[in-house]
Amino acid sequence: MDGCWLLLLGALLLLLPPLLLMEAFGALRFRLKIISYCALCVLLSALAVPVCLLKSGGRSADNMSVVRAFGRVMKYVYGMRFEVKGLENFNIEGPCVVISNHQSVLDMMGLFEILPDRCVQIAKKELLYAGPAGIVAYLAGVVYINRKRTSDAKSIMAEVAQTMLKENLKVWVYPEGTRNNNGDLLPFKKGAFHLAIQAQVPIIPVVYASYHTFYNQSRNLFRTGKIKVEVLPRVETKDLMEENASELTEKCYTMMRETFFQLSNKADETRGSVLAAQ
Ligand SMILES: CCCCCCCCCCCCCCCCC(=O)SCCNC(=O)CCNC(=O)[C@H](O)C(C)(C)COP(=O)(O)OP(=O)(O)OC[C@H]1O[C@@H](n2cnc3c(N)ncnc32)[C@H](O)[C@@H]1OP(=O)(O)O
Ligand SMILES: CCCCCCCC/C=C\CCCCCCCC(=O)OC[C@@H](O)COP(=O)(O)O
Repeated sequence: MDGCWLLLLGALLLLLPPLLLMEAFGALRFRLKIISYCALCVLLSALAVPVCLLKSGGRSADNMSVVRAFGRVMKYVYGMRFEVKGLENFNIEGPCVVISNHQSVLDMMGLFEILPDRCVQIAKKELLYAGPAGIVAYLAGVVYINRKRTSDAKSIMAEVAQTMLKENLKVWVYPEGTRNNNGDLLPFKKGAFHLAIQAQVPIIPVVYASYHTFYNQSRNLFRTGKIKVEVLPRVETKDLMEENASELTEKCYTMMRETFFQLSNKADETRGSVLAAQ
C-alpha cells in the first residue's frame, strides 16, 4: 500500500514542474500579448500624430476620424470580429452623450469599430502621459479628467456641456468609470447623466457583450473572438433637471445591464457572479 502512495506522490512530483511551466508560459504569453497590443496602440498613435497635425494643425474633433482609421488596424492584428446591431441609432441631428460599458484596454477596437464622426471621449488624465497615445488622443479632442478630484472633474464636465453644443460634438463616456471584466456592469457614476441634462441632449447607450469567451485576465486568456455590440435607441433628457440625474442613471443602467446579459447569452444576472468566480 505504501508503495502505491509513493508511486502516486512520485507521479505528482513529476507532473508538477511541467504544469507549473505551462502555467508560467500561459501567464507570460498573456502578458506579451497585452504588451504587444499596447505597443501597437502607441505605434499607430505615433503614425497618426503627424497626419492629425497636417489635417487640422492642432487639437480638433475632426482628428478623431484619423485616429479611428489608424485604430481600425488593430482588430485585424488581434483577430476580433464585430456583430453590430442598431447602428442607425447614431443617426441623430446634433450633439449627444454616448455611454458604454468598459471591460478592458481591448475596448479601443470596439470603440473605433462604431465611433461616429465628431465624437470625443472623456478619459482619465493618466492617459495623457501614455506617450504618443496620450498626444494623439489630446489632438483628437479627448477630454481629460482627474477622477480623484471630483469637483475639478465636475467643472470640466460642465464646460464640456457648453462646448458640445457650441461645436456640435458627441461625447463618449464610460459611466462605470474604470475597466471591469467581472461578467457584470459596475454601478454607474453620474457624470455622464449630469452632462446630458446640463446640455439637454439625448443619451445613446451602447453595450458590448462580455469578453469572457476569449479574454480573461485572471485565466491568462486572450485569443481571437467575436464581439456582439448593440447601439440602443436614444434616451431623451429634454426638460429633465439636475435632481433627475439619479433616476436617469438608474434607467440607463437597468436597460444596459439587461442588454449586456442578453448579448452575453446569460439567462439571468446570477450568471455574472458565476463568471466572476471562474
Ligand atoms: C491610433 C490607434 C491607437 C489609439 C490609442 C489611443 C487612442 C485614443 C483615443 C480614444 C481614447 C479613449 C479613452 C478612453 C478612456 C476611458 C477612461 O479613461 S474611463 C475613466 C475616466 N472616465 C470617467 O471616469 C467617466 C465616468 N465618471 C464620472 O462621470 C464621474 O461621475 C465623475 C465626474 C468622474 C465624478 O466621480 P465621482 O465623484 O466618483 O462620481 P459620482 O458618484 O457619480 O458623483 C458624486 C456626486 O457628484 C454628483 N455629480 C457627478 N457629476 C456631476 C456633475 N457633472 N455635475 C453635478 N453633479 C455631479 C453626483 O450626482 C453625486 O452626487 P449625489 O448626491 O450622490 O447624486
Ligand atoms: C514615450 C513614452 C511612451 C510611454 C508608453 C506608455 C505605454 C502606453 C500604454 C498603452 C497605450 C494604449 C492606450 C490605449 C488607450 C487605453 C484606454 C483604456 O482602456 O484606459 C483605461 C481607462 O479607461 C480606465 O482605467 P482604469 O481601469 O481605471 O485603470
